Amino acid sequence: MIPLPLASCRAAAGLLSRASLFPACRNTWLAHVSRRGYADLYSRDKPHMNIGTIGHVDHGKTTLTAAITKVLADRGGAKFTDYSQIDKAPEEKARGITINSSHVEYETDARHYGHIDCPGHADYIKNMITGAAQMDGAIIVVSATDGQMPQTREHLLLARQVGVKKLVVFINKVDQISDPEMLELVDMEIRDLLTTYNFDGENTPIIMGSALAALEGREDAIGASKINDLVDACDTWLDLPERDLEKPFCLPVEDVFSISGRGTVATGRVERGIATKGTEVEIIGHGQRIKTTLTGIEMFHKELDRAQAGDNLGVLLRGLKREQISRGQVIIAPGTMQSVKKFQAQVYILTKDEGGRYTPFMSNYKPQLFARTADTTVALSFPEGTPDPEEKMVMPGDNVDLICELVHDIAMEPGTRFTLREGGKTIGTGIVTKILVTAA
Ligand SMILES: Nc1nc2c(ncn2[C@@H]2O[C@H](COP(=O)(O)OP(=O)(O)OP(=O)(O)O)[C@@H](O)[C@H]2O)c(=O)[nH]1
Ligand SMILES: [Mg+2]
Repeated sequence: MIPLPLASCRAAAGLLSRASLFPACRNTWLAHVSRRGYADLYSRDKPHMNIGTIGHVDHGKTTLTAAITKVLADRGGAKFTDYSQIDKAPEEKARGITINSSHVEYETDARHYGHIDCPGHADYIKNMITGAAQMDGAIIVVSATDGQMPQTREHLLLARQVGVKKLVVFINKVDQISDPEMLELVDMEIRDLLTTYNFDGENTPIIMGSALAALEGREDAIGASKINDLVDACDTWLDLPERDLEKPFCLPVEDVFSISGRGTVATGRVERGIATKGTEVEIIGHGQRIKTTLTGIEMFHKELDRAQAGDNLGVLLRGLKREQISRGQVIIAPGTMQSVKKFQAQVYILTKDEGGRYTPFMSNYKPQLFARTADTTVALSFPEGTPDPEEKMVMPGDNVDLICELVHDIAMEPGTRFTLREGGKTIGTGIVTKILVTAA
């Protein structure tokens, strides 16, 4: 990471920044502008990493997220964000579940973390996928009272699929377990499961504690001290991602909104490359190819003069209307990627035990395809030369070569990973091997 010269940032921010571009503050940006008249500055003096909480519904991801900010706030490395500030939508409060993933930030002595708290409920897996797609590492939360559950497995598979290589496990709710053998059993079961999904089951740190005890400031031995252990495990076990700084700029659009008087802002995580204020970019996908300029860049309410791979940020786009850009498109260095209608891919079809289909499918099956932050319906067929393509069946558990034809074009290239879903279930995961038709 290259530290920015602070004085020059301050000067720039003082002149230009009156608003925060980050989504959490879209309506309250004034609150984030300091009395001196400029937004606080994001400092790159520590390496930045994006992590988050994943796992089965009700296992304690949001409680743990709040507890981490509390314990680190006591150490001076965070602003305490209470449970009700994370699950803040009325429907989330009424149902006591997370629906939208939310972002918090904190820092340890070694690193600055952006943390995404994902929903566990099967109905909101789409939000979990877009959240996990932004993570460099993850904390999987497993309740000691339940052990592994369907979304524990599905989230492990999806995390692997979207490129998360290492995890830390937090076995939660140990305040409700009196038999130590039970905890040993959960530990063993999770290590097996990690290995099944190609994570390092033997060496992955497993921390056992109670997020609620930590959040409520009681029982330090299973509360705050376990949160400290968890954060230490993240610092030491999760590898800082290699940033693709040298590659052409690419920012998949996660959300879009407008700030009156300033213009249209797109948010997301920079997948690769660097862009500075004033850089010319292109927005592609959904039948569009629009040229524009980045006129502002902001991360965690702080002005930046450049966006780089791994940053989770908001960008202000010159002269663009809110309707001209949407989630699923990508903002790229002009001419460096194509929006694709048809491609060939290697696809794994999940078994029913992995939450997938119970039955085989045939040519012209049409599930929903998710790639980066985009999703669209896709028609699946077999490559030329397949014997009896009309008769061929794909069984759950198969690894197959497929032709994928998209209803709406999305930005893709060989190596792009995607997920197939149908009726609320993940049914397959794949990787693009060859582009066949690009959008006009
Ligand atoms: N006893 C006990 N209860 C806990 C603990 N951690 C969380 N809970 C409770 O478990 C319930 C679910 O917690 P959440 O943090 O909302 O779970 P979640 O994983 O975020 O749930 P979703 O986001 O909806 O998937 C709440 O009632 C919490 O108070 C714990 O360590 N011990
Ligand atoms: Mg939650």
